[in-house]
Amino acid sequence: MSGNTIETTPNGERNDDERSRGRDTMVSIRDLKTYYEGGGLFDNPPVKAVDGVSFDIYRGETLGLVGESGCGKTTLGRTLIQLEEATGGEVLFDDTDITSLTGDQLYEWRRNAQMVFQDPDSSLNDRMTIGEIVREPLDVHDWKTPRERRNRVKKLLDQVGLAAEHYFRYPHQFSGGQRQRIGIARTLALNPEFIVLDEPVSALDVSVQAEIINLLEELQDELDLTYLFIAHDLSVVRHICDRVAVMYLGNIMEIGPTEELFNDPANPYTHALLSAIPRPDPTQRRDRITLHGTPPNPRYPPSGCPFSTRCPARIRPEAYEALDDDVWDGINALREILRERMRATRSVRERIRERFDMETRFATMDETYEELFGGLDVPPEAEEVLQRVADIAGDHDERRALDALDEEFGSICDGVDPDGSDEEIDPEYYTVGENDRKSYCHRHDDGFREPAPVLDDRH
Ligand SMILES: Nc1ncnc2c1ncn2[C@@H]1O[C@H](COP(=O)(O)OP(=O)(O)OP(=O)(O)O)[C@@H](O)[C@H]1O
Repeated sequence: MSGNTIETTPNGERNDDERSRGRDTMVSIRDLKTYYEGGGLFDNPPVKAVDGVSFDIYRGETLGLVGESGCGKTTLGRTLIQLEEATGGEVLFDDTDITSLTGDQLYEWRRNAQMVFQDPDSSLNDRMTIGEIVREPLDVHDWKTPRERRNRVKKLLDQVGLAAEHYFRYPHQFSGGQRQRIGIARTLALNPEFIVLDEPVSALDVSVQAEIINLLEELQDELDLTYLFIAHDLSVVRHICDRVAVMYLGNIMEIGPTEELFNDPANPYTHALLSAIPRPDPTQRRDRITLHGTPPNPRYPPSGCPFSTRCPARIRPEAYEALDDDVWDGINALREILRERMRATRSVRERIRERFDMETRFATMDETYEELFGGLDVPPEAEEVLQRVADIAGDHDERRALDALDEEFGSICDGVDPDGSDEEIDPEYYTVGENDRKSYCHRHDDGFREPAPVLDDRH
């Protein structure tokens, strides 16, 4: 699409345009990484839960964070309020990098940013009274006098729709919705400006969810709060969020105003995620996009675009543009199988069986090949390469097999430089839509077709 601008981050330096729209940035996240170290008996690589994300959160907004289970939403939320230590990058709150705060400074700063958890049951101590639970952050921060703390707790209980006489009751005497109200009161105790809401209503009955959502919206207005709202339920996100960030395998794939993003998704992953929502209008054209397989293991993310291994709009090399979709599905599946085999550790038993030329689960490439491509119309030049790849993999050299596969069928989406260099190519963030929306996908570049028409053609 012509006219798109490229930026290396979804929110680069703020420009005059944004300032004139009156957006006041509260949190600036720059190339943030949170890795969990390998551990275990083997020297495993780290889990790249958050793998270089950059975006801004504006004062007073609700920014939704959506994506499949395990894509790093909770880790990102926890890192923003320093419950998790960042491995790299910056989190600037009003220009202070909070990832570098320690000791007293970190302790003082913690008042500003709090988190509401999904499961009110596990976040409330059943042996403490409601009063003690809500008062605890005030006690820890030695806030004013004990009498003033008690009064503050009563006011907080009132603010979240509970009563002062609940002060001496215990969590088990309350319903799930009321317990979440208690959690919210505790979160508000120190007057934070920024709250991470991690699936705050997912554990509640549908009838109670709306009440809690309304309460969160009222509190936001009353107390000028800024929310990062982590959620699975896209209809709740559409209702409550001003903007949405879509996350996949530790990366932000698209970020922008909620309605625009829901009505006109740009990134192939956003298309896939939204296509799974049942539509009220059955005449709507686009079918549900089925994603094959599961997201890759975040210890071993693919090179290039994180979504490349499952992307339904993946860029194909020119020579194979006309190749049948089923053959492409087979090639993608073969790539996944090789990646899996590459990182699987052979057991002693497997090694002994291999030694004696016995059948092992690592020596069934012919069967796999037959399963993937048997009965399909594979053109001879592609068949020759695929057969060679299967032979190399049959000799347990998965790395070389993968290289051979990528050399023939790989594209810029896999990080392959079209100019032939060895450098790994990642997508850029492109401006899409009308309102400063950003999408992380090569297809927005002038040289390629946009994702939407490609998805129409392929589905
Ligand atoms: N303490 C930890 N140690 C090691 N790995 C972890 C830890 N916490 C999370 N992970 C891994 O990091 C990745 C991201 O997890 P995270 O909980 O942030 O994802 P999520 O999108 O919030 O998932 P969900 O929606 O299921 O809560 C997952 O692969 C997870 O297994």
